[in-house]
Amino acid sequence: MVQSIQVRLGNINFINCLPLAYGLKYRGMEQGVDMIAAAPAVLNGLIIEGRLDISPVSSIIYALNRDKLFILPNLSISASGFLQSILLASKRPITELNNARVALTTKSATSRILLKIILNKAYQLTPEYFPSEVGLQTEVLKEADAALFIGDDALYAYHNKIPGCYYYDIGQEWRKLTGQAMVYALWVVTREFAESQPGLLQKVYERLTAGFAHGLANIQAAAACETYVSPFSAGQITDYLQLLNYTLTPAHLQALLTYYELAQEMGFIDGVPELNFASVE
Ligand SMILES: C=C(O[C@@H]1C=C(C(=O)O)C=C[C@H]1O)C(=O)O
Repeated sequence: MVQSIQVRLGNINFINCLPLAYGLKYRGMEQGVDMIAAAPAVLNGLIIEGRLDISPVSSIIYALNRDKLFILPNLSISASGFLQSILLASKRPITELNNARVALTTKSATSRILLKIILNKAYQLTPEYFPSEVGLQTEVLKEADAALFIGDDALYAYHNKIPGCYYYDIGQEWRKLTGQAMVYALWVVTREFAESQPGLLQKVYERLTAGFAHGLANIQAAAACETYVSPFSAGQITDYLQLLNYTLTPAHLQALLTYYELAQEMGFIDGVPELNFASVE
């Protein structure tokens, strides 16, 4: 008997992936896959260790592991500027952050580098950075002058601003610096899986694109379900999701290369990688 292969699929457990999660669940497309929902940094580690086959990852992870991965076409988590969920909360104005202690969320890989690029290139600042697992701004800011949050932690900080603190939308800052969108996450497949299971990869890709299409066409219903398990109202969720873009157009690819170029200039990656795609449609 031929044993069926379970695909090990990652998913980000933030509201930014609600359209996909809702679409997959509602349409029963989770069946036959081992789905692991976790923070981006966890998924980054799992796919690089070979413990996931297909997953969304922080976009910088592709550049750091270009020999192991292929990009899935036409999928990303991007925003053209302001997006609420990549947020610097600061006790001082941003221009006064030299010699400051800046906490960086350990859930992220892309935005940690993005913030360093922006503080360096736009503000000529090189503060002291330290990693922090704490997602609550009231806690992190006890030991930091400023703190970077992503995902739901950032969204929570955005909707619960501390009086007297300063808030900077890092997507908007990137837009000011480069005039471009920002690609935060890509969907990738390990080369090993793509080469050994092309048929299965095609099937999972179809589920992902169909899942997204269904979730995005039913945003209101998805947001209404989410309110049972999140501190946000349906309106806050739908407003937020409208700021995100899940495609990967030529303009997004150009923006991704701009990010990689600046990351290389600052020594975070060895070189700007060639963008190699999996052959799926
Ligand atoms: C827009 C977002 O995009 C994300 C940011 C990531 C990062 O900084 O590494 C990774 C995946 C995405 O979840 C967000 O989390 O708010």
